[in-house]
Amino acid sequence: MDNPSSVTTTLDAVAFDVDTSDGGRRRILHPLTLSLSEHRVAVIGANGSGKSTLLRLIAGLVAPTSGSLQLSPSGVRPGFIFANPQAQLIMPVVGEDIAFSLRRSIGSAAQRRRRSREILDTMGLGDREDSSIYELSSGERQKVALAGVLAAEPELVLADEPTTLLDLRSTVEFTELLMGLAAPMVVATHDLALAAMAERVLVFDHGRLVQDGPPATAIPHYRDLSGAG
Ligand SMILES: Nc1ncnc2c1ncn2[C@@H]1O[C@H](COP(=O)(O)OP(=O)(O)OP(=O)(O)O)[C@@H](O)[C@H]1O
Repeated sequence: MDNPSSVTTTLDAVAFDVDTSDGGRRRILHPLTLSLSEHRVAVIGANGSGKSTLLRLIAGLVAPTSGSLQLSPSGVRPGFIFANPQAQLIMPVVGEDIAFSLRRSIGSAAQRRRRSREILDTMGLGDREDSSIYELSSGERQKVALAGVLAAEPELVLADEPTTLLDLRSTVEFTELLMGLAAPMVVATHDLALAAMAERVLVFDHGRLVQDGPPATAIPHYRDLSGAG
């Protein structure tokens, strides 16, 4: 991509632990030191390897147990896209949901409505403004969830397995939408075709970064690791 990112994410010895039911601690992410400034970064690895945890840390949804994490320039607004759009669709009607996501950034209801229409139009969902969320297909719901995130103009997009629930056609469409975004993006994914479009791919295994490089080297490494080479 020739669109350099203006956001740098710096992790300095960032680790993340959780409490276990027997009163102990479990290390989910081992100390990680990393600087990300590419426009498209993909995070791949087996189930439970720590991909979502990394994204949640970058988004500020959870705090590191130790180490420090910084987004630069300071005050960068991240937007988080979940695998399951149900996790972020709040209102029953498409236009209302987008407007709801703007409640903090735009004071006037009329302006929220205008901005909501604008974003739905650009995503080819202009005719869905008054549709019930429940009558949309999974692909349409995922697009509406993305529209809600984009309406707030995030300066860094964190996408957590955004194509997992989509069929082939919706995956292709949604991937195009994601890849066309102006904002830099870090995407955790099992979709290796999506990972192959990134400039940099991080491979995680059991909470450790085990490979970091271009798709041409990182993806084969992950295949070997999975015994699928
Ligand atoms: N808050 C938490 N409490 C307990 N366990 C957690 C918590 N957050 C993450 N984990 C555990 O940490 C491990 C890594 O989780 P994470 O969701 O980051 O993995 P992942 O690589 O995204 O997996 P998947 O591909 O299955 O989505 C998992 O075993 C998960 O159960």
